[in-house]
Amino acid sequence: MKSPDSSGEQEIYSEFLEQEKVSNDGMELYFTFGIIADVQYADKADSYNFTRTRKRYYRQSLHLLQSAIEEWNKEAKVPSFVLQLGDVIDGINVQLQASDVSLQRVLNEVGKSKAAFHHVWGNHEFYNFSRNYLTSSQLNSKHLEDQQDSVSKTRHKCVSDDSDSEEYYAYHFCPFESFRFLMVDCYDLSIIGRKPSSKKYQDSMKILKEKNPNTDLNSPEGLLENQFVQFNGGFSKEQLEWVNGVLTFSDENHEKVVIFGHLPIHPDSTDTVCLAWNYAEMLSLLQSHTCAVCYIAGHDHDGGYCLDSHGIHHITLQGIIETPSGRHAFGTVQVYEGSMILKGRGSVSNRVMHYRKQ
Ligand SMILES: Nc1ncnc2c1ncn2[C@@H]1O[C@H](COP(=O)(O)OP(=O)(O)O)[C@@H](O)[C@H]1O
Repeated sequence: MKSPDSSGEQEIYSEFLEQEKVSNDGMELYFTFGIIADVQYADKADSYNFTRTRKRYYRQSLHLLQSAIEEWNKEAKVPSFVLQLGDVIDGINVQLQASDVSLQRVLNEVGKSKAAFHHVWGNHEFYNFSRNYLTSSQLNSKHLEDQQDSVSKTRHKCVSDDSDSEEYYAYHFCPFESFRFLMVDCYDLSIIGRKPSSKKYQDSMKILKEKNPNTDLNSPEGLLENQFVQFNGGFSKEQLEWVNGVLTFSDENHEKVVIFGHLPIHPDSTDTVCLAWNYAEMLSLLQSHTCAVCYIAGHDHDGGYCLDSHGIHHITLQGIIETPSGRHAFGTVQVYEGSMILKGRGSVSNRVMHYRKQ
């Protein structure tokens, strides 16, 4: 069901949600969380995307972030946390020499949130900052991962201050008994954010050049698999193995897991030019673990959704940056024992997501 645009549709929609509430009758609302994507703030006049099909509202985006936080703060049940799905400031800040000041403006707004933010790193983070910088910045929310949890002790290479680091930025946390949230790093394999001297950069360049013969590696022109462009990335074997370990633990402990990252991993949930390079590997990994119930991404500003053949919900959240004044694009997800209900705002659809059978 699409989100309502007219007041008539709104009424039907309210009824639909009311019915769902009835079916959730007697069910306790465990917790809620916020979702927001692609703020891409910059102090610059509005302009168009690369294909000149969509306008980008660079200044407005900060106000939309601010008002989303105000709304979350006012909710009867304040969200336990917010998933910020990456690209929080735009790459144009580099040309404007305003990366630090723009990030600070965004973080000042984030600082007003009652809910802690989990920050994903997208391509625009890597246009503005090195991995080392991000690791020591407030955009590194790894300190919010579980400290007590036995599965956290599973060894994995995650962020550190090592300048030649080949590590990835990924972690998980358990906000409520039997529910786990797992952040994945979609730019683990990438030529943005990796040092040219690093093995991961060299391996990534090899993959990209094999798949994309264009002189401009950002161009998908003529490609069979058009996700192989420079502004995307993928998952290393070691990250996939680590995710497998976490999901095995969650299967054994009858948990439900929500996985989130910047890039979508299902072709029916996005324009395929926005998929992670080796999306199919991550997708089949999640499908092989019954604990995986939902994957949430940003990157494709038009948004998208699908329920896959294994019962996993794939949400691609609409981007704040292409949302004009008077509209919005964020959501609050209510988590119950048997389902999650996405309460969308503006262009984000309301959605009821039942869990797959375990
Ligand atoms: N079809 C394309 N051909 C060549 N370059 C492109 C194409 N689409 C995007 N780019 C370039 O790739 C980079 C990332 O694109 P952008 O649209 O800014 O990504 P995002 O959707 O993450 O904001 C930009 O430098 C943009 O100019």
